[in-house]
This record gives sequence, structure tokens and C-alpha cells, in this order.
Amino acid sequence: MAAQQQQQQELRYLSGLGNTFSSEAVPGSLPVGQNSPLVCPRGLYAEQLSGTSFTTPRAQNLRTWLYRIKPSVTHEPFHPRSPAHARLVGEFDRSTAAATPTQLRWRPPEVPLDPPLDFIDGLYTVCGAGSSFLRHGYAVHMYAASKSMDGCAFCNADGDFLIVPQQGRLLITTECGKMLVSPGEIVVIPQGFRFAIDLPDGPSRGYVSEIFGTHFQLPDLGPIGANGLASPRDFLSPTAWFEQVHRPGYTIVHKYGGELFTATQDFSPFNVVAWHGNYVPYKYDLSRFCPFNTVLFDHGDPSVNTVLTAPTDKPGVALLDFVIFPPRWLVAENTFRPPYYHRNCMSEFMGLIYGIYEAKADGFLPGGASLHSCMTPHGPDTKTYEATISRADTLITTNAGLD
Ligand SMILES: O=C(O)Cc1cc(O)ccc1O
Ligand SMILES: [Fe+2]
Repeated sequence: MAAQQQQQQELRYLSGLGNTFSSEAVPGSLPVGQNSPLVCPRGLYAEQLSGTSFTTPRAQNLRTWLYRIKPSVTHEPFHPRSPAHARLVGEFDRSTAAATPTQLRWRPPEVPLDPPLDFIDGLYTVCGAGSSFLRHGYAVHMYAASKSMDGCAFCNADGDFLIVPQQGRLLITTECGKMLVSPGEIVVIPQGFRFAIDLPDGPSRGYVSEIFGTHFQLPDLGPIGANGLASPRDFLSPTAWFEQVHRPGYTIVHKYGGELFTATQDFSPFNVVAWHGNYVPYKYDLSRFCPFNTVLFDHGDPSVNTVLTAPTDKPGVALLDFVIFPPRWLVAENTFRPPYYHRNCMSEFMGLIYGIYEAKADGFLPGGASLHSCMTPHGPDTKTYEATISRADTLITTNAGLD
């Protein structure tokens, strides 16, 4: 434990979303002036991980070069995982998923202790749309886990994971290094990265958004100007970390089309001594978010609270927006301050990290969730409505809902 705490204190991060980074766990391990020399420094193997097609325009092109002790390809064949993981979905059609326009709300899940589950087995799909194979769509999962992953790493070939722990920290080892992620922070593990999750506090639960065929980026700020909302420098990526250990029977759990496959190998996949590039995992502390809001009248649309957006080809239309309702002052005059009653062409999945959500006086608990599918009417509950119209003073909310 003491060693683990020490290791956590030593974690160092690189700051800035979208930067091109270089990181060496051992100085002199990165080739200079080229990516793939005949023989790499220290006899390492060069491996490119591409997050966009080779020919994607430069401004959106994402790739990282990993310099590793053994190439990833040296594994036994993939097999369907046994037992299969029946609770994950990657294709959303009427044969795999039920559809209902009914307003849904879930209590917080119990963290399983008997038997204890790790992050992989504790993960289950709540809703989604589209198809991982067609590279257009998303899934929302939740997880409730009570033990660290042991002797295995997870790899999501379907899309990016944006993980929102609600309870219990996550110590995430990735091929680019380690990150410690606390409730109140989020972490993005882009498509294809191998990672393992340890639970330094024991039980952990939270939310996961998965996007197929695109990546998260910061929203444009329009008339807000050059600053505000989430700032690029507050996004933190890991620094190179590796282990050189013989691990007979080490298992790669590979999610492809929502199904899990396994392949064994005799070494740790966390054997990257140095890397450089702009396709990287990152974390973000939501308390760094600088909210904007109305200062005179009317409740603005919640898009102003967008932390990260996953764009589609249609300008201004997101595949998925990650939006928060952080602690903030609501100061409007002669205005119904909670969220208005509405129907929306976008589906809204919400979770609660801590506090009380401003539209729901009762029954929406931290760790719980709600789903309002597209065009399903929703808005404040009656208690919130009555309480709101009967008081004229200024409200401060202390919530941290996410949408
Ligand atoms: O439905 C919800 O609670 C989310 C939401 C919040 C808000 O302030 C405005 C619109 C909206 O959909
Ligand atoms: Fe809504």
C-alpha cells in the first residue's frame, strides 16, 4: 500500500488538449529526426497507433508512435471470451436493444462484493444508438466494480471511452503511462489504447460514454470569446511508464462490435518506454470548468455547459455532447430558474456525481441516472415547480449533474 501511495504521488502529467507530446521513461529512448529507424534506440520496437485515417486532414489527424520492448502483435490468437459478457452492446437495432420513449430513472447501482467484479465485468450498457461497425453512434454504459483488474488489460476497438467515476478513484495504467482519476474528474481513453484499472479505494462506480467513429474535442466558443468553459491547458496526459516483466498467461480483453475477445501473451502490454504524438489518453478536473450563464433573464440552453463534444459531419450537430451542471450562481430576474419544460431532438442521459440536481427535488440520487429519449417530454418535478414559483430570492445550486 505504501508503495502504491508513493507511486501515486510520483505521477506526472503533460498539460494541454490536442498538443503533440514526447515522453521518455528512459532518456534517449526516442529516435531523433525519424519515427522508424532501421534499429530503434535500445533495440525497442516502433509501433504507430492511429486514431484517425492516415489521410485525415492535418488539423484533425491523430496518431502516436510507441517505442516498446515487444511489439503488440506477438500474442496468441483471439478467441471469443468465455463466458461472454452479455451486458455490453455495440450495435443498436431492434434485435439487440429494446426501445421505449418512456421517461426512465435508475437508482444508483450496488457495488458487487460477492463475487467482486473488476471494471470489465462491472461494465454494462444502459442505452445507445447506431453501430460501432458503421462507425457512427454511441453507447452509454455504467460500471460498478470492487476489485482491480489483475493479469489482464482492456482494449476498446469500437470507440473512445469517456469515464466519469462517481465513487472511488481509478488508477489507470495505459500504454502512455498512468493516471489517477478521482470522482469529480473525467478521463478519456481513446479507441484502441490498452489499459488496466486498479481501484485504490476499493469499490468504485460511475458512468461511461462511448463514441464510435469520431473523437472528443473542445466546443467552439463563438461569441463567448477566446476563454471560458474548459480550458485546453487543464487537460492532463500521462508520462511514459513501463514494466519489463515476464507475464505468462497475461490476457488482452478486446472489445469489438460490443463483444469481448481474449488473446494471451507472455508479457505486459505496458512495455512502452517512450512515445511521441497527439493521440493520447487524458483526464480533466471538472472543478476547473469556467461556467457562463444568463445574467439578466431567461434560462439559457444547457449547451453552454459543454465540456467536450464529439462532432458529426454536420456543422453544429454533435454525435454526443458531454455537458455538466456545475456549482454556480443562478441570478436571473423574473425568470423560472430551473430547466424549462421541453422536448428535444437529442436524447438526454443524465447522471449525478454529487449534490442535488436542480430539476428534481426527489428521487435522483448521486450514482443514479435518467434517460429522456428524443422528443420525450420532461422538465422539473412538481415539488421543484411549486417551490420555485413560490420564492423570489436568489438561488445557489450545489449540484454536479452531467448530461
Ligand atoms: O432535461 C434536463 O434536465 C437537462 C437540461 C437542463 C437545462 O438547464 C436545460 C435543458 C435541459 O435539457
Ligand atoms: Fe432536458
